[in-house]
Amino acid sequence: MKILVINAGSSSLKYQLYDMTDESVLAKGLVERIGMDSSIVTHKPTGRPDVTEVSEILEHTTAIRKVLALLTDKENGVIESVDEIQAVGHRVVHGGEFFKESALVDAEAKSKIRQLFDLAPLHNPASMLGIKATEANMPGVPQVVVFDTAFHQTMPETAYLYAIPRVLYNKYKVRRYGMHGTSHDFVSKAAADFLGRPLEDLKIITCHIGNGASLTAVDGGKSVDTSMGMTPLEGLMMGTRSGDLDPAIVPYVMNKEELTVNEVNSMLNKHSGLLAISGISSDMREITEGMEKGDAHSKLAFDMYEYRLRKYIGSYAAALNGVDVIVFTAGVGENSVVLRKKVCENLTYLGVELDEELNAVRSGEPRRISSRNSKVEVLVVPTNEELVIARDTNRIVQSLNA
Ligand SMILES: Nc1ncnc2c1ncn2[C@@H]1O[C@H](COP(=O)(O)OP(=O)(O)O)[C@@H](O)[C@H]1O
Ligand SMILES: CC(=O)OP(=O)(O)O
Ligand SMILES: [Mg+2]
Repeated sequence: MKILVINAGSSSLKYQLYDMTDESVLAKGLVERIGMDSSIVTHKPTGRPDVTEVSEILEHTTAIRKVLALLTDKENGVIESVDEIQAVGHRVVHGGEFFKESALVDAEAKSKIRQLFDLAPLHNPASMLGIKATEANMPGVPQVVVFDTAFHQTMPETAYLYAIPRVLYNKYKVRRYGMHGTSHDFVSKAAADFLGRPLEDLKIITCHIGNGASLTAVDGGKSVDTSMGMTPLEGLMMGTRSGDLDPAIVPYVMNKEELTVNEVNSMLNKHSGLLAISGISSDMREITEGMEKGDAHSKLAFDMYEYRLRKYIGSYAAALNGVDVIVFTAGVGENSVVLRKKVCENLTYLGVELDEELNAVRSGEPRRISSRNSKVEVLVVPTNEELVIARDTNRIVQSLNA
């Protein structure tokens, strides 16, 4: 079975085409700047050179049409016809309390995803565009939705309620949901596999640090706390998001600067984090470069990012009453040798001992970076959210045919 995995953002669409007979990726790619003056399409057929095109793509239906054209292109394509794609899996960030697991797309699922637009205004409408665009271009092909929030539905009330009037939860479902669950789930299982130990016996802290960043306390395979909240803004300092702050700052700044709700949301989501503190970039590579060149603002941005990450690790060690394994994953977690070093140097009180040589190894495989004497196993585990989406899609679609 060939499965197309789609991760639609408001102005971008990432895709991967899987052949599930051996879980190989036939092609992947990215459409950026949808709806802007010139969109960029990058198509990567496995084992062949990348193809980059600049074109006018005004909305997601055209973006998917473009992706399907590239996948079936005579020169750069990987399949003869769109009919070979038997199912489509979508990443959806917010499943609210409706979805504890992945689901087949039907009228009811779509209605629930729509009801959650308010809770994830940046993410869920984009996913719906991806679903609609797939329906338009590939009518009748089964679609599956895989939610970032699903893995965290095991969190207890103690962790997911905010200490605000209960009526806000009852009326509007204001609570913590957490995101990146597909990744936290995948890397915690992969960590247990790597160590050859039963997941049920392990207390794991998974650090997914990419553009968006979150930590999860995984107890015996279940998420018991996670750093993102009702939206992906809570928790760690991120590329462009502030993470935790005193909520009283919001009305204060709105009042002083006469900002609208949208403006203050945009400030906290798009103009804060590493970008705001460094004044240079939201990209950890550029921050590290700036720091190495002696730029004080880049150093401060890096130090704040690391400090907050380390505080969260400490608080999750407390939440779990101990920690057996710390996992680093996603763009920054998998690649930033210097960030991992700095964090681990400050976790000696937990018995963490980093092996600097192992930490410097670059590889796409799960690996240990702690020394043999370390009381806590510290691992780097590359995440693969798309593979999880493809697997869930495969399982759900196969069960339809059974
Ligand atoms: N070699 C590297 N060193 C440090 N940071 C890196 C490196 N490579 C990638 N990154 C960081 O990873 C981030 C992207 O992470 P990723 O998980 O791909 O994000 P997303 O999936 O949210 O787009 C980039 O913003 C960049 O800061
Ligand atoms: C939920 C979230 O933050 O997603 P991303 O990391 O893809 O921005
Ligand atoms: Mg990501």
